Amino acid sequence: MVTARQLPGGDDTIVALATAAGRGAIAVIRLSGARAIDIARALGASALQPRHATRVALQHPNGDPLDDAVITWYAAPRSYTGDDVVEISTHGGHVVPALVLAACVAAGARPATPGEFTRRAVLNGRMDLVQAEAVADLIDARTTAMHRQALSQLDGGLSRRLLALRDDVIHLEALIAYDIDFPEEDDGPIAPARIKNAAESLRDALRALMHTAPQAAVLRDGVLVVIAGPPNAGKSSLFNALLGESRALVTPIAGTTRDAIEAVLDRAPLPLRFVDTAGLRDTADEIERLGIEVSTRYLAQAQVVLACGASAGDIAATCEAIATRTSGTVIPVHTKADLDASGADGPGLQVSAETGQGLRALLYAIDRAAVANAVGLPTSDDVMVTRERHRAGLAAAHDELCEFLLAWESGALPAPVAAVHLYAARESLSDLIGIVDTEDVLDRVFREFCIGK
Ligand SMILES: Nc1nc2c(c(=O)[nH]1)N(C=O)[C@@H](CNc1ccc(C(=O)N[C@@H](CCC(=O)O)C(=O)O)cc1)CN2
Ligand SMILES: Nc1nc2c(ncn2[C@@H]2O[C@H](COP(=O)(O)OP(=O)(O)OP(=O)(O)O)[C@@H](O)[C@H]2O)c(=O)[nH]1
Repeated sequence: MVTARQLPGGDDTIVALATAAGRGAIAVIRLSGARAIDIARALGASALQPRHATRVALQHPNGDPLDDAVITWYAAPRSYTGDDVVEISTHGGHVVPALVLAACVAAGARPATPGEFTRRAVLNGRMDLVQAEAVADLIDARTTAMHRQALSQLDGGLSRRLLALRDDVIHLEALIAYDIDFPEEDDGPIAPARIKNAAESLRDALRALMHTAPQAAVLRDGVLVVIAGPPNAGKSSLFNALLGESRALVTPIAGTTRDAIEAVLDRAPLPLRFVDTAGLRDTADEIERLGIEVSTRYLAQAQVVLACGASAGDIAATCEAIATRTSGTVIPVHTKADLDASGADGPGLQVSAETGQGLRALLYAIDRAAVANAVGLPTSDDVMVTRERHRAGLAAAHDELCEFLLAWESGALPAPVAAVHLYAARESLSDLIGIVDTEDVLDRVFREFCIGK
């Protein structure tokens, strides 16, 4: 294990705003490192005690008054990072936190890089890499299901599972080593079948965990529900009504700009990701055509499609138009039901965005379709892999196990050569957990963190 000290800048005392920037009641500025206490002292904190909140008249090292603040000191190693940590709670807003940050730098601290506090926690052995990612997942969670999963990972749920799998690899390596040492003992204590069985069940366990990735994606992003139909069918109104109907948390997806409007409804048993698409029809208009191409792409991925139309004819036309473009469950929806009572006997759920009629029934129908389409029903309490890094690491270990089994069963390779695959599998799992700390793995993980975390 490398320690923070062996890294460039690892001895520095780092500082960052730990709370979101902008107007707020309180802001927290966090210092971590050997000089944290000295720096706090330079800002006017004279009598700090570990794990006590102390009120301090903060001032710049040059004597300028800064704020009436509260300071907490977490003495190393009993802190988030494992270093001495000092937290300065100031009044929030735009000016005070910036001035206090600048004063910390003037007193000798260095502004932290993204994720550097958590990186130190990993380097100081306070948490492993998977737990560090869980910290980021917890902050980024947009659904309560993802929140539960991140919390369980932070508590070491996934790490323990990965460590157990790695132990199984080591166990298998030991069996092989025994076999290599005593090859002539034909009916020695280790039958070749025992090695084969152990390798197969390990391969299966790796594959099972790897295959939880799509389930976790559903918990993270929601089940994709596409609203399709001809122009003016009332799709956007339905989208808004569905999202407004439930009082659950609604969060627009930030980040990548998409050519369709989407929002996640945080709903049990599964979060739903609604997409409002451009109307489906053949068109010469270039811009509209592009929009329709986007709809087609979403349709191809959709788990549930609401086939909308304000008349029986429109519903039928929509169903026909999407039939070859989606493999999701299609729910016919008769929109604007308040305008046309004659639809009651026709196809589709009667729904009105205007009056709210049928919305609840539609949501339940979507829930049922979502559950039916989910890749096994994930529950947020299962151990799952939530990141591509996890999936790729498990896939690499899994493939090595397959290679090992091939070599072992064919008997073509000598055992020591076959064992190389087990070594590679173990390395993949070690990388995943962060047992061997390769700098580039750390760089990749922490690049995505926000500053102050
Ligand atoms: N004020 C504050 N709140 C926070 C954090 C923080 O750093 N500061 N956290 C961070 O982002 C999270 C909590 N995580 C933490 C993890 C470990 C320790 C800590 O001091 N651990 C010591 C002592 C354990 C104990 O006495 O229970 C240790 O593990 O030895 C503190 C916070 C969320 N809330
Ligand atoms: N009476 C009534 N009018 C509705 C209802 N839903 C939508 N409308 C009206 O129908 C018109 C079209 O609604 P939109 O929601 O914009 O339809 P759209 O399918 O998204 O249209 P495009 O974006 O062109 O594809 C608007 O004037 C809405 O006010 C409804 O449930 N009842």
